[in-house]
Amino acid sequence: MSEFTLKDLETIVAARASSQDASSYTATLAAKGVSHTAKKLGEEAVETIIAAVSEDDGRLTSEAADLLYHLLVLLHLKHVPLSAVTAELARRTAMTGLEEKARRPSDPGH
Ligand SMILES: N=c1c2ncn([C@@H]3O[C@H](COP(=O)(O)OP(=O)(O)OP(=O)(O)O)[C@@H](O)[C@H]3O)c2ncn1[C@@H]1O[C@H](COP(=O)(O)O)[C@@H](O)[C@H]1O
Repeated sequence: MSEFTLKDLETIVAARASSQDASSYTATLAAKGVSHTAKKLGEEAVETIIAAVSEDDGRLTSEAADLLYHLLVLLHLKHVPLSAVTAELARRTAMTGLEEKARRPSDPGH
């Protein structure tokens, strides 16, 4: 099975946000709008911080997943594609000259 990516989740979020499916959390969240979703993102950020500081790695993993999911919903509502965010990260990395190093297999000699 190929690796699940944030891009895959972005595609699913876009489809579910505009669905009329009452069972879809994404549709319910999206219908509440940008302000509500931004507030939820803030709550998930705080829960992630608490998990990092005082809970175990499993809790941190779960809260980090909640955080990324809510960020994708917010980006969707603001019409900012994930590719714009990764392009910005790539631009910053290019300025450091570290992009090639990250892509090369690690050199056991170093
Ligand atoms: N990755 C997620 C995901 N992460 C977190 N959540 C939901 O985010 C909510 C956060 O929990 P909280 O306790 O903070 O909030 P809550 O009390 O449940 O909800 P509120 O009433 O406070 O908004 C939970 O209900 C989680 O189920 C998610 N809901 C959906 N997805 C994915 O989104 C896709 C579409 O899902 P549906 O829209 O549900 O079909 C699927 O791939 C899902 O796996």
